[in-house]
Amino acid sequence: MSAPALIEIEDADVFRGDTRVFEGLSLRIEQGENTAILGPNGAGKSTLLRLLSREIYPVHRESSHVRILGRERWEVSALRRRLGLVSYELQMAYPRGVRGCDVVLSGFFASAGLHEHEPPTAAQRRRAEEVLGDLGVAHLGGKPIAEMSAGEQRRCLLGRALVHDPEALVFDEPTTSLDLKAAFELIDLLRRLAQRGKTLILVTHHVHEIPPEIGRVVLLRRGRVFADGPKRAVLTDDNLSRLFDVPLTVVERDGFFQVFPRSL
Ligand SMILES: Nc1ncnc2c1ncn2[C@@H]1O[C@H](COP(=O)(O)OP(=O)(O)OP(=O)(O)O)[C@@H](O)[C@H]1O
Repeated sequence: MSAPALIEIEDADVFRGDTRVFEGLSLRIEQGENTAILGPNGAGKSTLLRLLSREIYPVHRESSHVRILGRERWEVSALRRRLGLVSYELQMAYPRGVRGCDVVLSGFFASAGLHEHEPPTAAQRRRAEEVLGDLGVAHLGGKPIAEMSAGEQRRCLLGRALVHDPEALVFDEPTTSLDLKAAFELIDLLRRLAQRGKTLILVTHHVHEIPPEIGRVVLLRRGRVFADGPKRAVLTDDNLSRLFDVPLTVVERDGFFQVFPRSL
C-alpha cells in the first residue's frame, strides 16, 4: 500500500463566523513534497493553517474530509510529534518571561510555556539542549524571550517544533518581523532542514521566502486554489499579477523568486 498523503483535504466547506472561507476546497500534499501556499491578505491562509492544526473543522458531510498522514482524528500532542508548526501567532502567545529552553521544552506538552504540575523529565531537558545546540543557539537556553531578538525567538520556536523530530514542518509567514540578516539565516535553516529530509509546508504572502528546495506552489485566492503546480510554471507575471491584483514582474535568481511592480 502506498504511503498516506501528508495532507489530504477533500471538498471542504469552512466557515469563520458567518463568512464562508472555503467552498469545496480540495488539496493534497504528499509526504516529502515541499510546498508553498501563497496568497494575498484574506485568501484563507490562516484558515487553512487552523484546519491543519485541527483548531477548526469543515462542515460535516459525506464527501468532505481533512486527513493528515491518513488520519482524520488526532490528539494535538500526537499530531505535533509528526507535524511541527512554527508561526508568529504562536511566538506572540508566549509570556515574555519564558526562557529559551522552556520554549523548546513546551513542545513536549503542546503548550505555550511550562506548567508546574507537568515538569519536564531529564531526558526531555537533554533533548531541548541538543535541539538548541543544533540550531546554533545553545546560549539562548537561559535567556527570557523579552531579551531576545525576533530572530532568536523564531529559532527557539523552531526548536519547539523540532523536539519531536517530526517528519514535516508547517511554517506560517516564517520571516515576519525579521530583518534581512535574520530572515536570510532563517531561510538558510529551512533549506538545511529540507536537505535533511524534512517536508516543508510554507504558508505565506511573500514570494521571496520560498527557498529553492520547495518545488510546488499553490496559489490561494479568495478561498480557492487559483493555480497549483511546479514553482516555475506557477510563479509567472500573469499569475502573480492576478493573484495580488496589481501588475507585477517576477524575477528568478539562484532558485529564489522576487517580484517587482510593473508600471500601470
Ligand atoms: N474569526 C473570523 N470571523 C469571521 N470572518 C473571519 C474570521 N477570521 C477570518 N475571517 C475571514 O475569512 C477570510 C479568510 O481569512 P484568513 O485570515 O484565513 O486569510 P489570510 O489569507 O490568512 O489573510 P492574512 O494574510 O491577512 O492573514 C477573510 O475574508 C477574513 O475576513
